[in-house]
Parts: sequence; C-alpha cells; structure tokens
Amino acid sequence: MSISTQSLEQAPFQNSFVEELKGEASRNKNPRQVPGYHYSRIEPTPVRDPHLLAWSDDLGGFLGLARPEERGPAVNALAGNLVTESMKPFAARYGGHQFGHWAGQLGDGRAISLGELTAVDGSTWEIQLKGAGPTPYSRRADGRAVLRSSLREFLCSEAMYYLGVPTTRALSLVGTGDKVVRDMFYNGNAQEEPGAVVARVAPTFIRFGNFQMMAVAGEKDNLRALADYVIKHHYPELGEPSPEVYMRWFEEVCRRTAVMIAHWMSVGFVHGVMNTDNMSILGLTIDYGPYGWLEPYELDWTPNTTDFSSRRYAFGQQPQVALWNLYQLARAIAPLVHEPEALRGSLDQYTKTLAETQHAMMLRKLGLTELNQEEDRALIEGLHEAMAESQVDMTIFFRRLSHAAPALIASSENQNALFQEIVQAASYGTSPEGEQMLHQWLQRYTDRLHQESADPEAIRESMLSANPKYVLRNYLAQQAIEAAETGDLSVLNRLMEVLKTPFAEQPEHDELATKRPDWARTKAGCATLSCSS
Ligand SMILES: Nc1ncnc2c1ncn2[C@@H]1O[C@H](COP(=O)(O)OP(=O)(O)OP(=O)(O)O)[C@@H](O)[C@H]1O
Repeated sequence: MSISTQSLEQAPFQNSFVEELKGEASRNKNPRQVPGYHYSRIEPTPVRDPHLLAWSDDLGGFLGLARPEERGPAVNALAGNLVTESMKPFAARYGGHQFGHWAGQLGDGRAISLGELTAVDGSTWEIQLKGAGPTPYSRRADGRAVLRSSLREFLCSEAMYYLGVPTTRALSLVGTGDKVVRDMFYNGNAQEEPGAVVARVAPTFIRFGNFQMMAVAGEKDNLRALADYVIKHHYPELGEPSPEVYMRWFEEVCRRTAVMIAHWMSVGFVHGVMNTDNMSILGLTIDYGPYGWLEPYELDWTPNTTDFSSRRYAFGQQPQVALWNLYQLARAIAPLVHEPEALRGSLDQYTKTLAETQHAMMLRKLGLTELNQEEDRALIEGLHEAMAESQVDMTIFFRRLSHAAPALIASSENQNALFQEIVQAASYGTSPEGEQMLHQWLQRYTDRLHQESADPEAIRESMLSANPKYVLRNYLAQQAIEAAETGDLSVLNRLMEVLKTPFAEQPEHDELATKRPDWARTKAGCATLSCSS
C-alpha cells in the first residue's frame, strides 16, 4: 500500500507557538534586545540557488512529505525562499549560560521556524531552518551556516535517531549557491565556503535558555505562559498547569535529560558544547556543532577546540554538566512553584534515573541479566577503569566483545589468544599496563558470563543489538564534507544509508567501522573541531 504524500509547499502548517505565545509586532531584522516577548516574527532571507543535497526519506514519509526534486518549490521552501500562506515564520528569544557564564539574550540568530506539520500518526512537528538568514537575535553574525557544519548536523541527527538516542531530527540539507565567510581554524584567515540550510524537525525546539531568559528579565507572566505552552503541548499527561504540575513537569524534564545522557555515554557521543541554550526542554539532543565520537576511550576527551583548556564539556563531564544545567533551569522556574527548595529533590530524580539507565544499558551491552547488583556494578566499574587505562576504541571493543561472547562462554584453552585478539582489534597502541587490566577484566567478565543461562548465540545477538558497529566517526563526516564540497554526494549518501542500520553487520561497508586512521588523528575536522560553523 502506498501512503499518499504531498510536496512541502502544499503542506498545511499550524502555528501554535506563534498563536499561543507572545511575539513582537516589528518584523525588522536589526539585531536588538527583545524584552517582553517569546519570539519575533521574521521571514527567512532568500538565497541565490537553492538545490537539494540530501533528504531523509523516512522522516519525510513520516511527515507525509514527498521527496522533492533537486530544484523547485519544495526546495525553495526548505531554503527559506518560499514562505507559503500557512507558514508563520519566527525566531525564538532565549538566553543561556555559555561555558558556565550567563550570556544574556542569545535567541535564534540563524534558525527560523516555519511552523508545525502533522505527521501520519497525528503528532505535531516543528520545522526549523538553520542558516536561513539574520534575525533580531543574530548579534554581529550573518545568520548563515556553512555546508560543512550543516552536513555534520544533518548526518548526525539522523544517525543518532537510528541509534535510538533521543534527538531532534533533520529532514533536508539544501545548498544555497551562496558563499559564506568563516574562519574555520580561528587563526584570522577567513575564507569563503559554500553555504547550506538544514531543515531540522522536533516536537519543539524550546530550550532551558528560553525559560532562563524570561526569568532573568523578570517576566513572570511570560515564564508561566511558556511553561503552560510546553506542558499543554508536550507533557499533556501531567494535566492542567498548576504549581504542583510545574514540579512534576520539572521532575520529568530531569528524568528525560538523564535518559538522553545515559544514551550519549553508552555510545560514546560527546556533544561538545552543552550550554544551557543547547539543552532541549524535551530531553532531546539538540545543536550538532563541535560534537564527536569517542575513539580512544578517554574521559577527558572533547572534540571542541574552544574547550581544550577547561574541558568543561568533555565526555566524562557530561553527566555532571547536565545536572548543572538542570539546576539552572530549576532556578529559572522557581517563581512558578510554591516551594522552590523542593525542586532540588527533583534533581535527585536525574541522578537516580541516570544511574539506573546507565546500569541497565551497560548490562545489555555486556549481554548480562541482573543477577547480583553489587557484583555487576563492580564489574562495570572495572571495565570503565580498564578502558580508560587502555584507551581502546569504545565502539570496536564492545562490538568485538559481542561477537566473542559465545567463544568466551565455551572457554577454550585459547582464552588468552582470544583476549589478545579483542584488545588488539580495538587498540590504538595500548600500554602493557592497560593491556593487562583489560585481560584481567575479560577474565572476570568470562566468569560472570558463565552464570548466564541463556543460549550463547542469543547472548551474542542481544549484544549485537546493543553495540553499534557503525557510528559517525568525525573523520567519516569530514570525508563526506570534502567530497560534497567538490559536488560529489556519494560519500554522504553511502553514510546516510549505512547509518540507518548501525547495528547490522553490512559487511560490504566494513571499512566504515574500522579504527580511526592515523592521518585523521590531528587533521582538523577529523578528530577535533572549532565552533566555527
Ligand atoms: N552565523 C550565525 N549568525 C547568527 N547567529 C548565530 C550564528 N552562529 C551562531 N549564532 C547564534 O549564537 C548563539 C549560540 O551559538 P550556537 O553555536 O550554540 O548556535 P547554533 O549552532 O547556531 O544554534 P542552535 O543551538 O540553534 O543549533 C545562538 O543564539 C545562535 O543563534
């Protein structure tokens, strides 16, 4: 049965954000403070030659949208060149803590939302164009985005979705035909790069920073209206807003944020810039900027060169930083509840959910069922220590372990050779101490596996479904970028296809699951990135 789809420019948009919240009357794009409002109505600025570079078929189908032609009205709408009658585009006003410091008003400086579409299951999704031109929140920047960062955002949003990580999605990547000037290395050498627009999709893009902005400005009515809007549309199960419901809502935000962080930690995703304006009120991964995937297992690794000195947003810091961010959200919404102190209790919900979810996810990754919680905790702790010491490739290590599980259970005489093979497969030059720790851990793990009653093949299958073979290693994204910049989309297309089923073997794509090559270790974009985008 074929599901009927329509072209984007024919799709009927709803505009609950614009209609239910407060927008300023002025439509001018001059940078300014916008006190007293949730958003500004602002039209995207047209680009020279919008052409489709990539399209997410699954998401398009889910939204009832037909895949657009390379050029035409649908792509014009995806670039911001065509605003249809039912769209009421807007840029939201928010603030945020950046690297721990309150930065004042930020807002959508280059993202413009077109409105909301109804998906085939009846749910509602906001469509937002990133790189669509200046808004009152652009400050001194140009409102545009370069192809390299847009391609990274497009690819990773979808890759994370297929990994099962809570995330915003990406519908399309459109080349603009315009050049954008950026200093990619922050060395003063600005150069022209191709521009692009990504159409992002999420139930809402509201961030912690939207609430912080209203609170800092002392706009209590706006703060309440925003909370009521979010609860009504996105947490309806909590009931009619009231001081008690705000408490329960905050607890739920804490819970969802914990689940998101547990997912990041379980696949080795490092967001790179967890400012409070990059924390979604729905617990979704948002803003794929200087993110990266852990290759050698290092807790203090960050892909973001801007964060090299403080390492505030390093892999191992993410759980703590999310808690700090939630604390800032609690401070922002405190005026809405009777007992602000009680919000602190909800932060415990974060810590508890994070610990439980991480533990459950790690058991799945190891093919273990809950037998003895204390012992299993110690086993998992030991694994983290051994991985940190040996700095093995996290993704490859777990994948190899999954394949090896039946052999480990069979306990042949060649056990040491098997241990060696697992470590070697994932090693970037492990120290003898690191190797020894991993061998000892593997012995402990093998003993523990013996206590499992399931069929070894079933254990292997279940581990393979919890340990992805393919993740978007930075150097892979960089290869797709370099090809796309010369007009070759084949690398991008291949990655899109492979990352749709990251847990499947897909042997013809083995080379996309290998260790980071040596040349990529220091090359810009391949391991580390600046915020330039
Ligand atoms: N080229 C740009 N033009 C205008 N504003 C920008 C530009 N780049 C970033 N900003 C703004 O700077 C702030 C923080 O930057 P950040 O890098 O987190 O944003 P981003 O990647 O554009 O945004 P998002 O969080 O929407 O993905 C945001 O207010 C953002 O809109």
